[in-house]
Amino acid sequence: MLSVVPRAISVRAPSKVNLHLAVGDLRPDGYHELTTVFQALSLSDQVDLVPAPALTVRVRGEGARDVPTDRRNLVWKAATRLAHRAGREPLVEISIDKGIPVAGGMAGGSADAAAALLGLNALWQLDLSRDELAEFALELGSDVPFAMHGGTALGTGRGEKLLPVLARDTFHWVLAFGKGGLSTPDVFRELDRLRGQGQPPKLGDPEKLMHALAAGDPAQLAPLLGNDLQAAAISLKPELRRTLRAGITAGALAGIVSGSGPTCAFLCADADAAVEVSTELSGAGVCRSVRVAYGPVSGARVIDIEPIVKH
Ligand SMILES: C[C@](O)(CO)[C@H](O)COP(=O)(O)OP(=O)(O)OC[C@H]1O[C@@H](n2ccc(N)nc2=O)[C@H](O)[C@@H]1O
Ligand SMILES: Nc1ncnc2c1ncn2[C@@H]1O[C@H](COP(=O)(O)OP(=O)(O)OP(=O)(O)O)[C@@H](O)[C@H]1O
Repeated sequence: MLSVVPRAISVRAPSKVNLHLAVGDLRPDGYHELTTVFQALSLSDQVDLVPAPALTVRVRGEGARDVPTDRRNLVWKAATRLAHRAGREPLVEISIDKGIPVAGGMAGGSADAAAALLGLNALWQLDLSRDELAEFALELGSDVPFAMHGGTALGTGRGEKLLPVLARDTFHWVLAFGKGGLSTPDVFRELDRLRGQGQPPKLGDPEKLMHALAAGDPAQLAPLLGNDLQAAAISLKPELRRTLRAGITAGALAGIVSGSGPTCAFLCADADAAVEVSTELSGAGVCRSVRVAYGPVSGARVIDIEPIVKH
């Protein structure tokens, strides 16, 4: 009988932007209750997995120098936990090609973790269901379940309870990467501190925003984008105010801090407008670099399998 065993697997995993990020109270477990609308964007990382004599992580691309290649890397954790569950050694080399900025509020590490879970499930032929993988995903980070899910989705709880949201057509974005990153726990802590002083006001519910998504109308969506973490990110990095202003001056419909920042995401009227905004923003000297992206795109998915055929 012929059987096909994968020799190498490549997985593409998307970044995300939170179109609506309402942060509720701090829970006893140290996390905040969220109501968020995620959108997966075309800006992505690629993760290649190949059997090896020992667990090894390599990183290249955008911000690679700032990414650990030891047990602190989320793909390392993904591999050891999945191997433990399968009762095997994590003998795999994982190579990450980063397109997503590190500590940029776009869930780059989460994307890699989702890619590793999906890729190892295939490489090791574990046959775990999406639901089983989702449990591992949440253990690795609040954004990992969405990185597997992709599309546009409403997230509650820590952000892991996901429901698909209808988004007609494609939305076009310009992303301005900040100089340096922001630590996610620091930004949540700063929001708690600001709230202790009585501000900023909390976002309402995302109902109108979901109608604008269903209508596929960027002009309707633009004024409804909102992020409770934005004030905290700006408080820690005041230069983000200038970046946000510069995007609007360059012709974007709206700009928000993405997640915990410091990346700023600008919604544009269409693909041509996004290219124009990105060109103008690149020249404004308010950020490290600029990319165009579109969404929604699918969650982490295997893009290539190199098979060995066994007789
Ligand atoms: C800001 C977002 O990107 C929005 O999607 C996420 O909430 C953050 O997701 P993440 O980076 O995967 O975060 P995790 O690794 O799960 O948590 C890092 C830290 O962020 C804070 N955190 C995170 C998620 C959440 N719902 N409440 C929190 O307060 C906690 O201090 C936590 O210890
Ligand atoms: N595979 C990985 N890629 C990037 N950073 C990683 C990875 N694994 C661990 N890290 C660590 O996690 C930290 C946060 O990185 P990440 O790029 O995931 O932040 P983020 O995009 O702001 O996260 P989020 O949007 O989910 O809050 C980095 O500073 C790095 O030390």
